[in-house]
Amino acid sequence: MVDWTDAERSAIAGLWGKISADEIGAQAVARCLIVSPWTQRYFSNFGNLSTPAAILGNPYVAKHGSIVMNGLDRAVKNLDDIKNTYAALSVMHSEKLHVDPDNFRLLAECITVCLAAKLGPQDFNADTQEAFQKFLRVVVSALGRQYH
Ligand code: HEM
Repeated sequence: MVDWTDAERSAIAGLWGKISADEIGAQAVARCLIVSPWTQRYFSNFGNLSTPAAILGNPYVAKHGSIVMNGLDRAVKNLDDIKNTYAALSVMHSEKLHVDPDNFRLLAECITVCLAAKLGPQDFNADTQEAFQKFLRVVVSALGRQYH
């Protein structure tokens, strides 16, 4: 059970309300595929991922970004029970998709970078970063729960 302070709860909700999930999702998945190119192996059905420009312009990448952010939205709305909220998603990434769980952390880092770049130092200050990185650590841990 994760404890959240009122400040953390309001930082996460506030930040989430300021962004376009589709925009950040598309940027973050593209960044992950560019910065950590070995993550491309899971997306062989996404067509052309051969250059950064191809990745940034790939509509499947953008669509997948929205899907990931929808997944995160469920966690934002269930802060007190992210583990159970993600039980089925964890099983799917493990048993069906065979995604190496180290990759969750890589995508989480890209989401943080994209949020920081979008919001700037006023809205993404150290307190916001602390709360959001804690949130992503809980998400990453929950997604990795069903691996054995
Ligand atoms: C913040 C971390 C992540 C979240 C919240 C997340 C969420 C999701 C969601 C909601 C789906 C759709 C599930 C469904 O169809 O029922 C999905 C699918 C998928 N995820 Fe993740 N994911 C994350 C990280 C990753 C990472 C790091 C990889 C690989 C590097 C990955 C690979 C995939 C693949 C291959 C699919 C299926 C895509 C398709 O065929 O359309 N995920 N993910």
